[in-house]
Amino acid sequence: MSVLDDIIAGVRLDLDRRTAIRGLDQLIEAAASAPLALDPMPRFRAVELAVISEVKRRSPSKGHLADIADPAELASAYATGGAAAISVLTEERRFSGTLEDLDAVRAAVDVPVLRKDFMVEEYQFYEARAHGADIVLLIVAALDDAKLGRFLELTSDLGMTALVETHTAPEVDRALGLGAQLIGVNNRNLKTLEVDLGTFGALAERIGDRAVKVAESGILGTADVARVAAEGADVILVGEALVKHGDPRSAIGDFMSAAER
Ligand SMILES: O=C(O)c1ccccc1NCC(=O)[C@H](O)[C@H](O)COP(=O)(O)O
Repeated sequence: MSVLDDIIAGVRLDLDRRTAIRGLDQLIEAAASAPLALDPMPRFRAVELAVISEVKRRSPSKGHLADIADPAELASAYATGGAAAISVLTEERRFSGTLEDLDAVRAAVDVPVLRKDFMVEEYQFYEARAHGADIVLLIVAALDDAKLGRFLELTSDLGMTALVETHTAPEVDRALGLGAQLIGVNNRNLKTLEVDLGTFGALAERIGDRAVKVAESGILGTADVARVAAEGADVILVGEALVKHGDPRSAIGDFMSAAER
């Protein structure tokens, strides 16, 4: 079983537990009465390089990363530093994230918020919206075309934006074929957890101007930022480097400046 399969097996168990507590009907109602989702695309296009800053406590690849007692405080620092959006990991078993983190961040910031999780059932989309998410992550490697297409449609019906995550050329082609407007290239292989910062550059040209391009994972400093920006990144998604940085607010400014050199 790959790491991704293993994570998803745990996600499904947690999903069964939540579904037993709060039925789909209730969630659909809660999603319908949530404030409208924010559109992140104008922010992503407004600057040379936009930053999605992640609230990330631990990960399968690195173990413990940071004690984040107050995700709202961290998210506020990110927003003040110029983050175009905040990513909140809500997966519990491997990342120590929660939906309460998403609630806290949503209440604290005015910028769009990404629910970063492993989306495998429609329930999770209503749940994301009910908890104030504006963006959801769709991992191409975890979804067949029928499900990916259905989830793209549902995301849009709920007023949210899908960040469609790829790792290989066939995955990029599938994302483009289904009309994804925001495509992430993950430098971390979710099957082996190995990071190769060259993955983004190898796939960026294939995406071209057909979608906004997000370079994800393994961006640890300004040299990495300058590299992916030169290779065509419109947006970067950064977790580890920011949660471990003593001054994440200024780090975001440094990252944005690194792209302009
Ligand atoms: O971070 C992991 O180890 C990981 C393992 C398996 C599936 C997903 C994983 N991370 C989710 C992410 O996509 C990253 O948190 C995000 O891109 C930020 O990465 P980084 O800047 O390297 O923390």
